[in-house]
Amino acid sequence: MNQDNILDLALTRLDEAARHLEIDSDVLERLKYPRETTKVRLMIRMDDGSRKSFLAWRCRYDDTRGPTKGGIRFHPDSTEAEVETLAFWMTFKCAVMNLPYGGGKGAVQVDPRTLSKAELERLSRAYVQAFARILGPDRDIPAPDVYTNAMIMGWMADEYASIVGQSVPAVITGKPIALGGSLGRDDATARGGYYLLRHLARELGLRERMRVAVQGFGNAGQFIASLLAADGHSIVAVSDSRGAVHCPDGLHIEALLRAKTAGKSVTSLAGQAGVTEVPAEDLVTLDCDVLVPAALENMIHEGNARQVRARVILELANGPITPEADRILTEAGALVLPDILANAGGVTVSYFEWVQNRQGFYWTVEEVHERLKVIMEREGRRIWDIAQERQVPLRTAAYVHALSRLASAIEAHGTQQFFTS
Ligand SMILES: NC(=O)C1=CN([C@@H]2O[C@H](COP(=O)(O)OP(=O)(O)OC[C@H]3O[C@@H](n4cnc5c(N)ncnc54)[C@H](O)[C@@H]3O)[C@@H](O)[C@H]2O)C=CC1
Ligand SMILES: O=C(O)CCC(=O)C(=O)O
Repeated sequence: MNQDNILDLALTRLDEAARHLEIDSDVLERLKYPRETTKVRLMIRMDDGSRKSFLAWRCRYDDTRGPTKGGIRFHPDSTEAEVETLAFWMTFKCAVMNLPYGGGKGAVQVDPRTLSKAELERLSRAYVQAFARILGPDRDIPAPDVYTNAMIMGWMADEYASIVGQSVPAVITGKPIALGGSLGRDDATARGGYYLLRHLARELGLRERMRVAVQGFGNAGQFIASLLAADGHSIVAVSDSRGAVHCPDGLHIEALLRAKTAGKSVTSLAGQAGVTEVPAEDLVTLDCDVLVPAALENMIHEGNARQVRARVILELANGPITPEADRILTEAGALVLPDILANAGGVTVSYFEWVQNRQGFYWTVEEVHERLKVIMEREGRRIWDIAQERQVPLRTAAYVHALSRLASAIEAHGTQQFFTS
């Protein structure tokens, strides 16, 4: 799908929310544009001695509520417009959760699966060399996103420490535990969505035994499948970039996890008892109670939204539903738990990691889970109530909730203020 107008599409959510609040036009003017986007070309030495260059970006969308925060994506299709849109969503996500952050995001246009481990490390270090002056624990704090992970965050934190001449663990979150990472950050994105689903189960009309389809079987997808399967729900279909598998009686999650650990696709389970391979694009239209998009943007669009059969959609991915598809789903009575709430567990535990790094005092995994649960339930309930009071979809309610916090912060800075750092 063409990504050129992705930010314009995302901004329609802001306009929609603004209609429900009395917002000063200055506030909207500020939130309509990213404050700064830096683009660089990273040049690294390949293992065969040649040199290769990769486009990379870091966007600091808005820092009114605190330092900008958001992951770094390594993907061959990444674009500047996508990075800015992801940073816009981070701005609203951090406000939804009342975290003391603005929104940022970064990307490198690369397929990391084509690089050796040493090349990947050189690329990760080159990213930090290029953006070190933008980053900082009080300025801009990256984390993992699609095709990046704790190992990469560890290399990046190490590179930043070399540049500034001291260890600064709070500059990056999602690090390995050995380098100051937080317990519970690995499954936090999925766990946040899981707590939300459990908390609102009655209001969403969910059954005790749900049939769930999961699109994308990486960090977010694997953990949500494991958490829900452990509660006795059936994971009836999963997909990854290479295809999808379907089993109406429920897939064997351990077998899927073993396949991924061995570097195979989920489709390697096809042919086992009751498991059939289906085209990846069919996953969102399969019969299930809950659909969990956990891959990339725009996967549910005008062309397939009418075929979606799930009544509840838990958006662990960022932006998986286009505004047009959203309208179709809402008219059909589907309930969408929107990305800026549903996947906010990741950045929330990143915030916990940053707090622990700054305190130099570390929490147990039980403490992390409990604090995450409290915040997910508190903000989820508030958004549910706004949706009921105003008779609007949950996504609009989430934007209304975030926008009122952002507007208060923008106004509190004063009318002559431009940028805080
Ligand atoms: N990792 C995190 O902390 C957070 C991630 N997210 C979002 O969750 C989504 C997934 O991210 P992660 O799980 O971290 O990434 P990941 O890199 O761990 O996994 C991505 C998965 O998507 C699959 N995929 C790629 N293209 C696909 C396609 N066309 N159809 C089906 N599957 C496809 C890949 O095979 C892989 O299984 C993204 O939208 C990301 O921005 C949101 C909040 C936090
Ligand atoms: O953990 C973080 O700081 C950001 C995670 C992220 O990129 C996201 O929520 O989309």
